[in-house]
Amino acid sequence: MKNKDSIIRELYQVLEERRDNPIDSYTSNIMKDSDKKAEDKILEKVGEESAELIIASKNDENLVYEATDLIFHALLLLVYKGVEIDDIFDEFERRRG
Ligand SMILES: N=c1c2ncn([C@@H]3O[C@H](COP(=O)(O)OP(=O)(O)OP(=O)(O)O)[C@@H](O)[C@H]3O)c2ncn1[C@@H]1O[C@H](COP(=O)(O)O)[C@@H](O)[C@H]1O
Repeated sequence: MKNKDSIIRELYQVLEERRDNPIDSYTSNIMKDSDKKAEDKILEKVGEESAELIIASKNDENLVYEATDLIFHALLLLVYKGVEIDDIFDEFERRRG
């Protein structure tokens, strides 16, 4: 069975590809300025998904689904802002002490 731990790194690469070589897709389109600025569109989704996670937790319903949506949109923001994935892993590692 494929090791699932690499999925975040794989996803991150796909999102960088969508940013750098845009196609007609959700992630390419949200990372492009349109009637709204790309950053504002992404931040709006992060806000929405945060609220949805809070509701999911309080209702004990769809917790994993909503947490995944929030993590996904946080990763999208980081890709858009040009953060390297290893900077995120390094920060987690630093906190392990
Ligand atoms: N993991 C995801 C992922 N999670 C969520 N979403 C999209 O995020 C959007 C917003 O999520 P919502 O929960 O708000 O969904 P919604 O209720 O349909 O949207 P609204 O009605 O609220 O606007 C939806 O269109 C989802 O499809 C994702 N879109 C893409 N990915 C990954 O990103 C890769 C690149 O995506 P594309 O750009 O579509 O090729 C894909 O291969 C996937 O691995």
